[in-house]
Amino acid sequence: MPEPILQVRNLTVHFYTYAGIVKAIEKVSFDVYKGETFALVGETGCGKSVTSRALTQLIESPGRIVEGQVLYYRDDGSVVDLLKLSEEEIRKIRGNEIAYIFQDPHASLDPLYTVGHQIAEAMEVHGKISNIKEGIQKAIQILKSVLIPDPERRVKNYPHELSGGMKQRVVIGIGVSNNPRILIADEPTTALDVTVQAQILELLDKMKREYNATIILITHNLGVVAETADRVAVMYAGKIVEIGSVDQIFKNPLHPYTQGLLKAVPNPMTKIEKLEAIPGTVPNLINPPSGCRFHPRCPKAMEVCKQKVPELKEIEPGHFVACHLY
Ligand SMILES: Nc1ncnc2c1ncn2[C@@H]1O[C@H](COP(=O)(O)OP(=O)(O)OP(=O)(O)O)[C@@H](O)[C@H]1O
Ligand code: NI
Repeated sequence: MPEPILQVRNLTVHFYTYAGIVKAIEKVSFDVYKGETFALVGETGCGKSVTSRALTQLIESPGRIVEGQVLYYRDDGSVVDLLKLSEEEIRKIRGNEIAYIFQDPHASLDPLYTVGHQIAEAMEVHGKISNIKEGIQKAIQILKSVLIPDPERRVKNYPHELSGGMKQRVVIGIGVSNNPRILIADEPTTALDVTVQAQILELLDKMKREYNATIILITHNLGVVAETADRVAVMYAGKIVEIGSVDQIFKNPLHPYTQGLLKAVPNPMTKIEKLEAIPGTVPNLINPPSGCRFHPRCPKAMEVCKQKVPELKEIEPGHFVACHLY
């Protein structure tokens, strides 16, 4: 039996804007197992980043976590609900046991400090080193492990002296500097060109093996999912519509939305090359559609889909779908 490291239950985040309440994510539930790469996929605006940030209470005003539990299984076997922790308690875990790698290295790195200083600082915040000097020595080791050539020299570089790919490696270095148990990578390769993307994904995999971490990978790139993930959750308009192993999702997609997504891209598993966009547009989350949020775009919609929110049901072992067809 796979051991859970996270159990997310009914996670709901709303943004209180002048235009109205944006129901960004609604009763999102999933498990993440120890040592796996768990991918969160879906179109832009479906709630992937909000979900991943909410896991450690990283939601800023006007957003609020209005409901849910994030059960975190610690190394010592104890379980804690991350949403119940105080700001001080969660800050000890965030960036330490649970670390983030964000999409944009420009936003993640401070232009005023050397990369060595920034890696050292990330460790110092969590008491992993006693001074910045010791940190710089460790930073050189980290730069080496993220495959940056000539780390003794690079450690003294400022971000602008590095290429986009190198900067993203530094961001990954900061992410793994405290040896996190969970690494949350939000579109870690989107800003990079294709060859560098492949190198960064390979690097993430290496980090996972070396540091024995669990990875939550957020992406809208299904090719990346097929290549790097063990399991996948598909999101649509703030809800999870399907969860399964990579094989289950790619070879036997159950939800009409997942089926549409796979048709919309060259399917990396079945080598379908025909591109087909899903008709219609992503709904407004201030007034989301009633019942199943996908029903206005669904080719298989039935009367019940307009009225009743479908629950996630296990159709075959480990394969869950929220759809009235099943
Ligand atoms: N600060 C905010 N104020 C209002 N609405 C917000 C805010 N942040 C996020 N949202 C809304 O929450 C929803 C989910 O956004 P989120 O960033 O999680 O999407 P995503 O799936 O990560 O998209 P992308 O692939 O573009 O990164 C969107 O509808 C977005 O408009
Ligand atoms: Ni996002």
